[in-house]
Amino acid sequence: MATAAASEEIDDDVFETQEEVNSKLKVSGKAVQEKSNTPSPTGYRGYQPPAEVIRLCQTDVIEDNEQIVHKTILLGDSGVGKTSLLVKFDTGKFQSGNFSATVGIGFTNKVVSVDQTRVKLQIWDTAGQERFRSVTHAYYRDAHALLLLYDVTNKTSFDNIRAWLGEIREYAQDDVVIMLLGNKADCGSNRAVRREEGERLAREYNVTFMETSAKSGQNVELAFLAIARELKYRQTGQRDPNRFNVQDYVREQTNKTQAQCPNCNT
Ligand SMILES: Nc1nc2c(ncn2[C@@H]2O[C@H](COP(=O)(O)OP(=O)(O)OP(=O)(O)O)[C@@H](O)[C@H]2O)c(=O)[nH]1
Repeated sequence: MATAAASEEIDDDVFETQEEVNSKLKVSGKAVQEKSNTPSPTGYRGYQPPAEVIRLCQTDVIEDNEQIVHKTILLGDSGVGKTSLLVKFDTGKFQSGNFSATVGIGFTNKVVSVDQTRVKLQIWDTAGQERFRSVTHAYYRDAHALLLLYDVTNKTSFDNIRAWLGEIREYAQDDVVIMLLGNKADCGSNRAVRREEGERLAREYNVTFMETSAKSGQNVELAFLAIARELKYRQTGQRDPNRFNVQDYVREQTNKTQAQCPNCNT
């Protein structure tokens, strides 16, 4: 029967070695090149997965793109509140009292939503202590964003920001997103650095700036979400400054908060 013969041919073909295929083709008078030498990934030549399977695979690819990891590193002197800021963002909690100083480096993954897109931030918390500096330098190079903190109650931590920015220029990628954060903004009476000083320094280095408080939660979400938004737009190639500019975005958002609560940012 013609159909049986045809199906036998197909069955045989599945298990044929390349030599068998070639000799068969020579016998039938066809040039060897006429038959594709590319092996079928399934083992069944000419097999096409059902359309819905192909669609599912394509959907997976899109989700994978949305899941690209954006490496973000927290930097700054010891005690400025890097761990506290990350813990607040991750868990919503602030643990007062003495945290033990971070040893080395560690990370937390956090998926945030930006305009219905899931953006994965891999946030690395580094030790601020000088003795760990050479360890953390190694992590700068493939960072997409850096959150550089000082403590508004500690003038030295602010003065050291220039040195931190120097290290960043030396070890990080040129296009890394940098955000300067004046943390512990809740400590009004102990303040040693005015907000305007932070703003001025940020302008000088052309980096985004805001004051934060891991204790009250002020601007904690905004800092990470602004980073996620900037990285998402970069990833999707929407770098037209008219579409999104992280500095303008942060300014707008902090102005909004200030209008709602005039004493919050003092
Ligand atoms: N009032 C107040 N205290 C804070 C704030 N953030 C952190 N602290 C306190 O500051 C101290 C140091 O905070 P950490 O988060 O350990 O600082 P760190 O920058 O991670 O320090 P290292 O790990 O040594 O680099 C802790 O006692 C915190 O409770 C804040 O926003 N407001």
